[in-house]
Amino acid sequence: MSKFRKRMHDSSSKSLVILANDLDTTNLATLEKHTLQNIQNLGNYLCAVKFNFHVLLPLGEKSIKKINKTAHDMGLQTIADIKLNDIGNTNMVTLQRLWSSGFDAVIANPIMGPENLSQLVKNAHGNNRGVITLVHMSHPGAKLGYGLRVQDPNTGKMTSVHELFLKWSYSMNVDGIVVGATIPDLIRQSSKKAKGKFEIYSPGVGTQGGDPTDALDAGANYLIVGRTILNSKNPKLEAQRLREITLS
Ligand SMILES: O=c1ccn([C@@H]2O[C@H](COP(=O)(O)O)[C@@H](O)[C@H]2O)c(=O)[nH]1
Repeated sequence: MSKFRKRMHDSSSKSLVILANDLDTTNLATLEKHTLQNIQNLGNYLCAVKFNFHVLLPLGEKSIKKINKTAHDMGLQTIADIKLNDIGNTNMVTLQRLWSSGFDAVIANPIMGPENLSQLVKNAHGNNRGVITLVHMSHPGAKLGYGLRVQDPNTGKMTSVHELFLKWSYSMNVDGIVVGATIPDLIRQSSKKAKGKFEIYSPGVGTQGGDPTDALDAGANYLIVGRTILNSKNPKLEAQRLREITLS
């Protein structure tokens, strides 16, 4: 088991909820303050915190380092959700920046191809970090891309994009895959193929319509939740409620 998977596993005894810290202010001071508050107030109900581009851009490296340190001090892992997908050289430079800012893992898009994905995983594991790949996203339009029929370049057989992404993710030894909580049947199929080699990360719970219990019963290992917690009248209670569902 990679060091990142082990750290996630250790944090998971507390909760299987990953907060998507999707704050929408662009004011650096407010963004940093609210992010630190989220980590401190909700940290006991989480195993990790995920950050999107729209939060990382206004924050900048100094704030990100402070936020990652605060999360680590609370026993939380941090994930950069940049859906990385580029040429090898750009991917490597990006990883270097992410690791030096203190992130534990990156979310990447397998459309970059298996060779680049393999390079990504080698770099991450060499730095005790992790790679989580998109296998099938959670939003309504996702199936138009991930469900496309394509020819597997290795076997020549027809398959779907998400099946191919799952196969590449498996064979390139990634640490986790993203499958939307909105498609529990696909979580179930992916879970059968995971065979303990990686974990399933499921976004799309609550606001996007996915049911946390259905996703977990289907085999999701972690739930990624943003607005259902952040926009709730009492985010602490909501995070606690979700944590209890994941641990029941
Ligand atoms: O397929 C995907 C991949 C990533 N996301 C991200 O997860 C959170 C979900 O936020 P909610 O507010 O709970 O809907 C968000 O950061 C997305 O960028 C996803 O939703 N689906």
